This record gives sequence, C-alpha cells and structure tokens, in this order.
Amino acid sequence: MSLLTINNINKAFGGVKAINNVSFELPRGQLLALLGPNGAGKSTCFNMLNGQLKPDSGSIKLEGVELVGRHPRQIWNEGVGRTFQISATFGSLTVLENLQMVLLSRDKKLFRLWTPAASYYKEEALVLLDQVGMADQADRACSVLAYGDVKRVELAMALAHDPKLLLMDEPTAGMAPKERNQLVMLVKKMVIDRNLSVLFTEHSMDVVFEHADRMIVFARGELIADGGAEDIRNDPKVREVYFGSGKSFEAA
Ligand SMILES: Nc1ncnc2c1ncn2[C@@H]1O[C@H](COP(=O)(O)OP(=O)(O)OP(=O)(O)O)[C@@H](O)[C@H]1O
Repeated sequence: MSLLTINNINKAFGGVKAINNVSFELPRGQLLALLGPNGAGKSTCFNMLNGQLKPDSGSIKLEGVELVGRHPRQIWNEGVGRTFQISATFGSLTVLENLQMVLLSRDKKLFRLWTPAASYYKEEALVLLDQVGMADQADRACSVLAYGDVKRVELAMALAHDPKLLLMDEPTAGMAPKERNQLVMLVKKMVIDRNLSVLFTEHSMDVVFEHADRMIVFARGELIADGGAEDIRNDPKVREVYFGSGKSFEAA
C-alpha cells in the first residue's frame, strides 16, 4: 500500500476550480516534486493535505487512514509534517533551544516551566542537529545564521516528531544554486535514511530534475503529468504549460 493515496479531490473558490479531480499516490521513501506554474493549485493541494483546507469532495488517506475532515493538529499527529517558505525559527533563541522548544511542544511539556527547560531533550535535539549538519552551531542564535543554515534547522525541527510524510513548500526559495542543491541533497538523504516520503514544490527545474525520484505537474487545477525526469521533460502537455510551444527545458 502507498503511504499516501489521494483520490479525486476537488476544491473550488467561488467559480475557480483550484483543484479539479486530482488523484495520485506517494509510496514510502520517495522524493516527489509537485510542479506547476503560478495558480496551478499547488498551495491548495498542500493546504488540503495538512488539514488547513477541506476538499469539497474526494479522499486523502495516509496508510489507509482518512485525513479529510481532520484538524491540522490531528493530521500532524498522524505523521504529516510541513515546512513553510517563511522562517519558522525564533531568531533570539539558539539553534539548540529552537529544537528543544519543538521537542517540548511535541510532548506537550511547554507549561512545565518550573523545571529548567535547558536540560530537556538536549541529547535528542543534538542528534537531530547532527543529522542536518548543524550540531556545531547549536549555541548560536538563529538570527545570526546564514539563510541555508536556517533552512537546515527548520528541517531538523520538522523531523522532530518523526513524520512519515513531509510537505515542503519551496524549501530552497531565495537560495543560491549551490546552497539549493546541498539542501535538496540533505532532504534526499533523509528520504533514504528514514524511509521518509517528501512532497515538495520547487521552482528550480535543475534541482528537481537532478534530485527528485518522481514529479507530478499541475496546470489550472488538473494533474497533467506524472513520471520521472525524462517523461516530464519530454511531455508535450508540460512543455505547452511552461513554454506555450514545443521548446524544451534545456533550451529555456
Ligand atoms: N483562498 C482563496 N480564495 C480564492 N481563490 C483562491 C484562494 N486560494 C487559491 N485561490 C485560487 O485558486 C487557484 C490555485 O491557487 P494556488 O495558490 O493553489 O496555486 P499555486 O500553484 O500554489 O500558485 P503559486 O505558485 O503562485 O503559489 C488560483 O486561481 C488562485 O487564485
């Protein structure tokens, strides 16, 4: 059974069909890119997957469990994590403290302030930071980190509750090409090491073609293509959507 099974989901805003009869599956241990031009329905799809929006119809199942109708917190508890384009770290706290906060929140211990928080989950936090290559910066404030390093901390934070599925909304936005590749390589390592499934949106085609195991393409709310790099590169519908002609990605 696939980890995630989406069947005929629909979502309209007034007269706009933001998502139109979309179905796809995501197996465990796969890095799946969700592509599509502006307004294609990518954010709407993400928002339905994590419970911020309810589909008008259709089903979203995680290991056979229906997610439609559940609250974001319940969906998070089922094992769906998400990273956002906007930084989710507290700048004035250290890298380690940011991780400790997430671990405290995971175990609902935020209000036990009479026990010194500094001692909580230090080891677990350091293990996570080590996995994303940030253990040596554990004592630095997040506000002074390089942008790519903040993204690594956010990845560690997203992994803190051991999600089965991680949704990443443009994880490399605003990064230089080298940093972009490094971050996606790190995500790919997590996919392999943890048998994690990741669905991510990304504007850099180079990054997608280089690292994604598979890609799906949305256009005007519909899923128009699903396959590996070669299939997507050569798909006439995809070329039409991106270039309005037979031009290839290489030539663009
Ligand atoms: N809350 C909303 N109210 C009305 N229309 C909306 C709402 N959210 C999305 N839409 C419309 O639904 C369509 C899909 O939007 P969505 O944001 O999902 O696309 P996207 O692929 O994420 O685009 P982008 O790459 O620009 O973020 C668009 O036509 C958008 O205007």
